[in-house]
Amino acid sequence: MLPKVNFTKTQAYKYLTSHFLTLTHDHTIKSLFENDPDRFSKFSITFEDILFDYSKNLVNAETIALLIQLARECKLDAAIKAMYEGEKINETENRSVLHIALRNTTNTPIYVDGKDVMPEVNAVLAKMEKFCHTIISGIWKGYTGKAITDVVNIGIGGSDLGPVMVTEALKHYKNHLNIHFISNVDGTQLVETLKSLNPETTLFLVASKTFTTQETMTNAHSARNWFLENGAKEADIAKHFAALSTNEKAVAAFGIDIENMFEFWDWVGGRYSLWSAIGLSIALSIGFDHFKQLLAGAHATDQHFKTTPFEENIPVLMALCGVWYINFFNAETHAILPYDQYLHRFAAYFQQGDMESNGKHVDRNGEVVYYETGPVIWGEPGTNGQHAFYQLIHQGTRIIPADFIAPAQTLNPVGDHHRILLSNFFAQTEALMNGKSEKEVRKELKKAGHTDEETERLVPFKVFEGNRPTNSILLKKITPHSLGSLIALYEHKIFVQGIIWNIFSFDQWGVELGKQLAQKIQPELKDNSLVTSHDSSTNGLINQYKDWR
Ligand SMILES: O=P(O)(O)OC[C@H]1O[C@@H](O)[C@H](O)[C@@H](O)[C@@H]1O
Repeated sequence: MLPKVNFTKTQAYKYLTSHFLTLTHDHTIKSLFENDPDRFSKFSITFEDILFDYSKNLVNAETIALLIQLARECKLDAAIKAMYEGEKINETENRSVLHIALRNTTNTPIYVDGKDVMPEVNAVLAKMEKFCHTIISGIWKGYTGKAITDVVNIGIGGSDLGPVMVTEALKHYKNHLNIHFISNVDGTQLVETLKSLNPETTLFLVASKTFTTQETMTNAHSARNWFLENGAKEADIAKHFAALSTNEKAVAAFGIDIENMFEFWDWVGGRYSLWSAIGLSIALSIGFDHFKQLLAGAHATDQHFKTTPFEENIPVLMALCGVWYINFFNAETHAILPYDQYLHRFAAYFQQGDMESNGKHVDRNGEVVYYETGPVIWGEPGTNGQHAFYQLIHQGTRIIPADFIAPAQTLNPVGDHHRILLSNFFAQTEALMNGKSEKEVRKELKKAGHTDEETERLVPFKVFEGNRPTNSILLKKITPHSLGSLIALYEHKIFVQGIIWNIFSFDQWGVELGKQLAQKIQPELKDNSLVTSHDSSTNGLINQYKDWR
């Protein structure tokens, strides 16, 4: 059982409330640097090939000490122990939360209901490895004797976003196989994807934890129809369809050979499942050795999170700074801004990871909370974002804490590109912190030849308040290992915040209502009869749709 502490009732929260007033009244981030030449070394941590710099936050040593006290009063240490020991901390679904077991490369036993899960985890990994070898080497033949050239992952949510994000992030390491993803039930994605494919050389991976998700099952059935309508027979399905799921019965009912099923377990949350059989498309894309490195990188973070004192613990500090902004500064969103094109789906991935985990308004006692919980997560790769939405981060009315992520080494050295990219990465966090004062603006305008009158007119628009907080995460290089570590840092950050906010981070009841209503509406769309069973807006929309279709 997880501890159930209301963090707003702790001593630390009380202290933080008064500390907030003194700190924000007396300091800016800029002044904190001016007053402490060692600030960077005090507020940054190097872990393997990742430098986490949180010095450009509106925090001082007292803030961090109080936030850590808050974590202690919320019994974070007991919660971490409970997760790592396989306790059923997903209490509303009565499940353990063990994505850490999927990448437990040191193989220490982890027990669920008294049974070590590691033999099963290793057996599936071995099966995946063998499968990857036969597909990548071309030993596996399609129904006309040709090797597989294209792999299509059919899944949605956690059965899509992780594989999409990681295959994109590690594109540099990919082999000859073309990997495609179909997630949306909009037939457009299916049709556009299948257009270029040959059934003789295509392998479909039907990825669904439950194997009941409507979008995925609809897409999987249509893919099977396409396969059978283009020359293949029922008996050929075994050579072209595999399933990644926890639901053996439903896989068999769909007609996929159980031999081609890669299993995982109910203690793997969908949005934490890229490390499981759901990662098969990743392993096929980059090869199994690289997939193992991804797991090893995540395992390194798991060890860091489990064993490092909170003061030096990166996910704990990421989480606590987030709590600081959300619950004391009323920040509503958090931006993830990777200065790396390969990470272009990173923010999208953690939209599900974070928002489906911590988008909750009921605490672990079943009470409605009166404080803010999970932030809106958003972001795009820099420098594209700079030319689109950074205006609001620099000069808007809201506080937007942001993570800037960049690799020191590029995987694609071309001319001066990487130097230009990284100079922007460094410049942005500096600009967000320092801003530009009236005095500086005046001087600049005068130097540019503006009259006194013009200068005074323009000054207010050109001032940057600064004092906008950021984290910088500098990686040596994007590798399967470092990416695994990075993803796991964010996963554990989400866990810590869920503990502080006293919410259950591993269920997702909020996605059910829309699904239920869609099931109800679906039969109403069959014929052209007038619909009157809903509110006037929903009726009006449905009836107009019927009129226009
Ligand atoms: O893998 P499945 O069972 O098809 O589920 C896909 C997604 O379904 C959504 O409804 C859930 O909110 C996600 O958490 C999940 O990842």
